[in-house]
Amino acid sequence: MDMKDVAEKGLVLLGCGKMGSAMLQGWLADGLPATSVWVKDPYPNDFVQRAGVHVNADLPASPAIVIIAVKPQMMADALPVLAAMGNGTTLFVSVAAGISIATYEGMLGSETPIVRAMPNTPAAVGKGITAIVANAHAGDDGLGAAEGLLQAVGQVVRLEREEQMDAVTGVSGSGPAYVFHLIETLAAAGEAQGLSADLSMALAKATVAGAGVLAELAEETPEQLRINVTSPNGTTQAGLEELMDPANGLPPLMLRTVGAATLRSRELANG
Ligand SMILES: NC(=O)C1=CN([C@@H]2O[C@H](COP(=O)(O)OP(=O)(O)OC[C@H]3O[C@@H](n4cnc5c(N)ncnc54)[C@H](OP(=O)(O)O)[C@@H]3O)[C@@H](O)[C@H]2O)C=CC1
Ligand SMILES: O=C(O)[C@@H]1CCC=N1
Repeated sequence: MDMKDVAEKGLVLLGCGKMGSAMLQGWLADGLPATSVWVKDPYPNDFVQRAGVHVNADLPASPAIVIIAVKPQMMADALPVLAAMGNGTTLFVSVAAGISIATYEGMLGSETPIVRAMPNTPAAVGKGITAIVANAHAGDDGLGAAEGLLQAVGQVVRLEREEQMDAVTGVSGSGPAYVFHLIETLAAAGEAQGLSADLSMALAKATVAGAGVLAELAEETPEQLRINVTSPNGTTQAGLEELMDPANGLPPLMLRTVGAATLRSRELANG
């Protein structure tokens, strides 16, 4: 299956909130015709209503792909409308945190091709990263189709085992929120040192965005890039002695942060 098949047979998006809209924005920008997309969502947002896609219309009987982007807690209510598409050629791609492939097989039929994916919201600007893993029925074809679709909104990595998905969710699914909070706290710290709120926020945003691009493009590791900023006995060293404190700094805090998110992903599997 390629993007031409998706355009011909249709893509159904179940749930089009923050993550669904971020991906849809990316796909439409990448050239997927709006008329090939069917969105099901009880309260479609302004973007969806203006995008030219089919909204809460009758669905094609056998679309190429169904994307499931409802909250894990809504799954039992939302999924039954799609049950007739199970056990067929329609590929189901779920982005829901914590919901296992086995759970979908139970709800849609054990012969349904299913890909479980974990994207993140930078997909809205083509800079997402999505991890994917498939069941046997999806196989390489299904994995390839999901990969093609998700590459339109950023990078894609294939996982060796589904169990890795909880930690992936804790790192890159939730990760943009950690980075946005870093921007918030960096700006607040600048204010505490006497800068205006606007100036401090402008400095914090540009610093995080610039460091992110440099980390992505440079040949050096993030560790070396950090060392490059740090003059012996200079300002950065003074700051990093606090931030990198092994007992109270960022390392133990980040371990707890990713650990808590990973654990929550595991818990969501149990409802
Ligand atoms: N946000 C993120 O950064 C990421 C989210 N995810 C996953 O994406 C999924 C969606 O998350 P997110 O976009 O943040 O959540 P949102 O609440 O923003 O989006 C979910 C959408 O589904 C709609 N919905 C609720 N019930 C139904 C139904 N029965 N049928 C169709 N649509 C329904 C909601 O409508 P209403 O608001 O009216 O209830 C809402 O618009 C989750 O499973 C989450 O784990 C994965 C990676 C990153
Ligand atoms: O917070 C959540 O549960 C979802 C999954 C990853 C990002 N947002």
